[in-house]
Amino acid sequence: MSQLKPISHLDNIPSTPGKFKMDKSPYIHRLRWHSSLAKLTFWSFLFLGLILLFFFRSPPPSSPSDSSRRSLSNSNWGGPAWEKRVRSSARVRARNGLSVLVTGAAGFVGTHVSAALKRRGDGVLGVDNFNDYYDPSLKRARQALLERTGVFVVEGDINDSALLRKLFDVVAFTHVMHLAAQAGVRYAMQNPGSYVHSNIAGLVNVLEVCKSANPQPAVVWASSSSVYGLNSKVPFSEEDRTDQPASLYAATKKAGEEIAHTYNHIYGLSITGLRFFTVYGPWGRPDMAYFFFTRDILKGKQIQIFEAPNHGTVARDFTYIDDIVKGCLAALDTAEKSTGRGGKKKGPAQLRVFNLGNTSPVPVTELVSILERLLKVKANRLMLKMPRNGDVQFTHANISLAQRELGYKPTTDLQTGLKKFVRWYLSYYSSSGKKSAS
Ligand SMILES: O=C(O)[C@H]1O[C@H](OP(=O)(O)OP(=O)(O)OC[C@H]2O[C@@H](n3ccc(=O)[nH]c3=O)[C@H](O)[C@@H]2O)[C@H](O)[C@@H](O)[C@H]1O
Repeated sequence: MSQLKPISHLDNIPSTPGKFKMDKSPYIHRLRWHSSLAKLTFWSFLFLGLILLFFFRSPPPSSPSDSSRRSLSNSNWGGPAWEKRVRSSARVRARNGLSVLVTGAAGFVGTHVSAALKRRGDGVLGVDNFNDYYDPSLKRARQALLERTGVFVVEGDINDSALLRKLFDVVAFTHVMHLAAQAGVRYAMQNPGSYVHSNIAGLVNVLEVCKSANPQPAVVWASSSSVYGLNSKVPFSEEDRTDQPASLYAATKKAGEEIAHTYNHIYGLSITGLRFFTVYGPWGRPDMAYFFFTRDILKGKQIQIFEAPNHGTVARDFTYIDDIVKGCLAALDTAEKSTGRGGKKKGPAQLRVFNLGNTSPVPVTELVSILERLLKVKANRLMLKMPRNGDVQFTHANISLAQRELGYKPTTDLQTGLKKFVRWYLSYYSSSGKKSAS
C-alpha cells in the first residue's frame, strides 16, 4: 500500500479526541487554549456537518417537475386531532366491513373506489400527495367530494414510511388499495425519474410497511394493460407474455408485478394486481386523450389522432370507471388474508393478477366521432403517424379469469360512458370559475 497520505486540512486533527499529546513548551497555556478552540471549532463543524447530512441525505429531485418528491416537504400530519380524524374515517360501519387504506385517493380511480367503499359501510382512509402532474385543483375538488362522503384524505407521499407506519399504528387496516402511481404512457419520456420514484420505490415502501404491519393487510394494487406491450396475441390474457414493454411506464408496472411476487413469496402478503385497460369517465384524468380531446374540440383546437403504419387503426379497450370500481371492490372482497406475522411468512399466501377491461376495443377515430356527436362540435382532426413514444397500437382484454374469480362483468359501452363523462365535464367546467380544463 502506498505510504503517501493525501494532503488535507484534516491531517492535523486527532482522530481520537483527548489522546492528542502536546509537547511541553513555554507557551503551553496559550497552546492549550488554541487547542481547545480548535477542538471546539472542529466538533462544531462536525456536528453541523452531521445535521446538514441528515437533512440532505435524500437524493435531489431528478427534474424540476418531479413533483411527487417536492410534495414530501408539504406533508403535514400527526397530533391527537389528526389521529381522531384518521380513526373516524377508517371506522367500519357495516357488519363484516373492511377497513381500507386507499393510496392515490384523490386520483381518478382512487376517488371513485373510496366513495364506493364508504357508501357500503367500509372504513376508508385516503392518502395522496396532490402532485402537479395534472391540475391539482381537480384533485382538491375530488378531495372535497370525498370529505362530504366522510372520507379523510391525508396529504402525504407513499415514500414517507414514517407516515404509513403511523397510519398503521392508529388503524389496523384489513386491506390496502394501492392506486397511487405515476400514470401516463407518453410522459415517461419527459420525466422517467418520477416513474421510478412512485411506481417502484413507492410500491416497495408500501409493501415494506404492509409486511411489517401486525396484522398484515391484504393488498390490491393497480397494474396496467400496458404490461402486454408488443404482445400481438389478442385478446390479451393473463397468461400471455409481458416481457416486451413499449414504455418505461409499462416497464415499471411490470416490475411492480415481479416485486409483488417477491413480497408474497418472502413475507406471505396476499397481493392482487389489477391490469386496468384505459379507464375513463367523470372526474377523469386531464392527461388522457378522451379528456383533452373534449377540451380541444370545444375550444376549436386541432387534435392529433395517431395512426399505425399504412393508415392502420389504433384502438383501445376503453373501460368505464363504474365497471372498474366493481372490479376493485370484488378484488378486495375476495382477497384472502395475508399469512405473515411480525415480518415473517407463516404459510403460502394468495397472489393474483386480473385483466379489468371492457372486451370491445374501439378505434380512436371512433372515440372522436362519438365526442363530436355528444358535444355537437366538429373536431379539427390531424391524422399523424404514431410517434415512437411508448404507445401501442391496440389493447383488448380477455376477462374470463376476472369473470370467474371476481364475478366481473363490464356493462357500459363507450357511447354510454362518454355521454356521462361529457355531462360531468360540461357541468364541472361551467360551474364557478372553472372555465375549461388546462
Ligand atoms: O391501459 C392502461 O394501462 C393505460 O391507459 C391509459 O393509456 P392509453 O391507453 O395510452 O390512454 P390515452 O393516453 O388516453 O390514449 C388513448 C389513445 O389515444 C391515442 N392518442 C393519444 C394522444 C393523442 O394526442 N392522440 C392520440 O391519438 C393513443 O395513441 C391511444 O391509442 C392511461 O393513460 C395509462 O396511465 C394506463 O393506465
